[in-house]
Amino acid sequence: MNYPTIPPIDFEASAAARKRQNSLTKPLGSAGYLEDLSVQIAGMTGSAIPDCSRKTVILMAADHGIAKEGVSPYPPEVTPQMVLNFLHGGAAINVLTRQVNSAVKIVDIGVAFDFGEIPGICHRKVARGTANMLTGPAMTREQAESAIRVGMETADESIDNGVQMIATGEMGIGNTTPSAAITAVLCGRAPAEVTGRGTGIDDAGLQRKIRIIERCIAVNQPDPGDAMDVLCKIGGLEIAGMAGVVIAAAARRVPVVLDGLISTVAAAIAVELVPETKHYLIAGHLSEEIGHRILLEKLGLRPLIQLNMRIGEGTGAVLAFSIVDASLNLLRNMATFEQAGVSDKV
Ligand SMILES: O=C(O)c1ccc[n+]([C@@H]2O[C@H](COP(=O)([O-])O)[C@@H](O)[C@H]2O)c1
Ligand SMILES: Cc1cc2nc[nH]c2cc1C
Repeated sequence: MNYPTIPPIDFEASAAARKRQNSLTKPLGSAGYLEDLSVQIAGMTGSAIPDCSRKTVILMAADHGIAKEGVSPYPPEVTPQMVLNFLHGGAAINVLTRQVNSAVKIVDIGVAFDFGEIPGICHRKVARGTANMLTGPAMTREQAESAIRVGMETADESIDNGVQMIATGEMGIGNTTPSAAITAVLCGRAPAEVTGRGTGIDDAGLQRKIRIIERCIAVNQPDPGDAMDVLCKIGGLEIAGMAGVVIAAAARRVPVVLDGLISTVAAAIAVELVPETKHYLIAGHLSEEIGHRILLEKLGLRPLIQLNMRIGEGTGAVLAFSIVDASLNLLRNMATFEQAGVSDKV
């Protein structure tokens, strides 16, 4: 599989952004991490005063064969039902994208349901869900590669249409199970250390979920040094798709804001496949799902928000868009000491 070349970070642009931050009418460094964030985005975009006003969340929906094993308290039918809710504008992600003036793109990359002719959906189904990874690989290599390609093409389309910042979002009943499995393998942790309650499984269910993840890893023997092997064997179609989004966005200097555990797992796979993508990632929030903190630490990312959220859909990432806006608006719109006639002597 061929991946695009990722341009290096533009250190001239980031140095210019830092210089401008230091010239603005506030005590030196007083906007804290908001300053660092604007400097990072300048380096990513190659612009000293970045414009990331046009934003979208790309929400990938898919089903999971492992959901048959009762790893989620909700039935798999909720995946297509929630996709219809997204299309009708009634889900959390719709409310939050409206609030922050972001677009939302709903992609059926692997839902086990035929949506037919319905306005607003991107029909990019690679398979009707993954296979049950308890008895063999979740996906063939061809399926995983097709899903990555769908993600790359979807991001490219959005960027061609003027999008300057992308959030990754997902919907898929059961998807915290492959996400915890991938986190365990990539971080060299025991499943018990990285497996959470997902949509809210009870204590007995959590113990079963951990045992199932242990068996999935034992049955499939994913090679931790081969991200494509890990993705095929214990991954998901939406995880592969979001990895593709990260790769294509990074190739075009478009920053990617990550949501919770599943989004971050996809980014970790992207970084394993194409290491330079790492420089284009922003962690939107810290999810309640316990593996998320461990994975963010591995990626060296600091989440912008911590509100104990575990909705998914891209909600935490989209909420973090307002922090990004604050950071870039300060850089762009504040007066300098010279303009305002304020003394910068300390
Ligand atoms: O973003 C997260 O960290 C997150 C944490 C827990 C649950 N979710 C969402 O809940 C679904 C997966 O949960 P589960 O219990 O079915 O594996 C899926 O649709 C995700 O979007 C998302
Ligand atoms: C209702 C519901 C909404 C969701 N959004 C993301 N994952 C979800 C899972 C459920 C169950």
